Amino acid sequence: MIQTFLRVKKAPPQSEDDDASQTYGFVTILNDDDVVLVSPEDSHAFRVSKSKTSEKTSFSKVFSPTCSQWDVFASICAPLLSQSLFHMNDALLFTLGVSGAGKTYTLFGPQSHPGVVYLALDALFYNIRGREASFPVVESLRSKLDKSKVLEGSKYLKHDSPHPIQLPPPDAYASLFPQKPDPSFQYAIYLCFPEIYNDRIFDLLEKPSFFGHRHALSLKKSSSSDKKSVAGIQKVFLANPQEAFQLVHKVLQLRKSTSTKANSVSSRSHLVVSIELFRLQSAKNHIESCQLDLVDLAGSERTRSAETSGLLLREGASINKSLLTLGQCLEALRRKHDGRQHIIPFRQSKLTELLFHSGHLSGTAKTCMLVNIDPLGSFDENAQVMRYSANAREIIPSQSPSYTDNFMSPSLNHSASQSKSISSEAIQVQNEQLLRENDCLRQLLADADAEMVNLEYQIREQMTREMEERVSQVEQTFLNRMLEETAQGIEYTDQKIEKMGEWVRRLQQGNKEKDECITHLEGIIEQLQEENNDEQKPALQDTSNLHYIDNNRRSSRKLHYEDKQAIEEAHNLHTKRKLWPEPTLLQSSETDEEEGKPETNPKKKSPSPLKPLSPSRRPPLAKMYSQTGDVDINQL
Ligand SMILES: Nc1ncnc2c1ncn2[C@@H]1O[C@H](COP(=O)(O)OP(=O)(O)OP(=O)(O)O)[C@@H](O)[C@H]1O
Repeated sequence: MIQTFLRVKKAPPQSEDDDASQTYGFVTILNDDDVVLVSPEDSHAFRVSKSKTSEKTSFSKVFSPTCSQWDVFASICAPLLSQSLFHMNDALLFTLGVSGAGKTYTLFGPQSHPGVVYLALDALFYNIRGREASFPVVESLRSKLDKSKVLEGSKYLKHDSPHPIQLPPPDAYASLFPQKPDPSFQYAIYLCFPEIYNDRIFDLLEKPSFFGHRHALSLKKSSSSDKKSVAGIQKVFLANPQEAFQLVHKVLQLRKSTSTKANSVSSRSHLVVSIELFRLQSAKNHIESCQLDLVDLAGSERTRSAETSGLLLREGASINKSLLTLGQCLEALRRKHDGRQHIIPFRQSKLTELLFHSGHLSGTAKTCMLVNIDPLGSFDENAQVMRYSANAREIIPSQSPSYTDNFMSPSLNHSASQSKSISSEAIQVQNEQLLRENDCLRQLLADADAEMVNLEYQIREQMTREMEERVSQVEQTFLNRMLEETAQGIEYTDQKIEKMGEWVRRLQQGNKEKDECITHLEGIIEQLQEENNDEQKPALQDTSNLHYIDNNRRSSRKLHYEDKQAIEEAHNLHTKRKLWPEPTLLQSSETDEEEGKPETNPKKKSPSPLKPLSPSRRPPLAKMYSQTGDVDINQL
């Protein structure tokens, strides 16, 4: 029978669990073997049944949150070690639970509370002390059995610093292992670390490539037995416990882990710490081995609670799939124990393939399963793991070491029986058996379908969430761009308005100056008229002169109303001014010439030349025109 144990995770110090009542979150520990899980109101189970449900589950032993790492080691691992040391039996211990329930903690733990792996290695070295075989001796015999590449611990770890841990005193082991191993043998311990990541097997001791890649390895039949082992995996020979601790610590750094909402250091792969114990008599050329596998399974996780996406989601799906296959294999083994022939779907995942091919679960290996639950975590997820473990509890491993027998299909059984004389009774029995088998297969299929639907729902939900996130990101990007462009547009328009304002100001300034210029010109004209009236009356009688003055007045007024025309007029004025030279300003003969009307009346007395304007009047006008740049009045 597979022994199943339960460890209830220790609550954080601030929680108010009452130790006396033995109730921790939704878990109540009834005694050393039984626990009851009561569904809280926020659980799915409560919503479905509309009331509190309680499920009682039995285990070989229940470890309460107050139990120490040593308690777990002493109850579960020490008996497995004894089996290996004294009977050279294979053994398997695997931890199971939701993410964050304490599986890695139980197997490895912190330096102050080393876990089962460290304690097991320490205990093994304690037991073989004084009887360790040297590396060359053990290699000379071992290499005949197994061709895998072997590294010597002291050389492999020479650049790594020691990993000190708080170990129990040696006499603690003395009480656990009163019996001593056979003194006529020498012993050697090797370690290897297969890691199952995304349904592929990798060697954690292999140096990754520049891009961090390792080669995926396959399972091959070993030459010494009918078991299969990981082909090409490297093994390390360990001379003392310190080397072993250092190596385990180093490997844990290489293992794939990441932070999820469920656990800050969540394992993304299943890690097998495979301890190979050799027992040899070099004089007799005799060597034998057994394997103790301590497996830290990655935790099952629901996408929603772990809040994973992308690669993490894929990893989570792969972890869940392999755990589901393990569950189906355990279920099939249990039904087989009921007397019903069953196909065990162990080839559907690398994890189960490795466990079944290496002889665990299927052969005589002693197997223990440790279920970790978190009483403050999700009730539904933890309850699911508990139900799963109930299947394993009823499994009694086959006494036949040949695991292939266990997976013989019904049709093969059928053909085998055909060789015997077939009585109608035998056919009927077989028919019943096949019908039962059919029922089981249907059940398996229905389970797998349900799980597929569940997985599909989770993946769709995740994809929708990711899509929504992307759409909102794109929307945000567009919005930002629009705001940026609007701001740029506003700035550009502001600059334009400012420039136009400047032009308007300059135009107004120009108009003002032109007004003043016109006023000034009118003043000059009036003055000239007065002077003409007073001093040169004959000249004033000349109509051409008056025309000229009128023309000038009109053009000056136009300047007053239209900017553009005013500028043109100013230019006209400028042109006309050329015909109006300064020294003889308002000389009638020249004015006539300008108007294209040369003097025709010789009798007409030519007016005396007018005096030029006094210079004191001219500078402001010149200045004004020179400022606007339209007309150079200096020449007026
Ligand atoms: N018995 C315990 N006592 C104290 N702390 C614990 C105990 N069990 C678990 N923890 C703490 O809970 C956290 C999660 O534990 P752990 O990493 O072992 O979970 P896990 O089951 O291995 O999760 P995952 O499957 O995601 O790797 C860790 O910080 C660990 O120290």
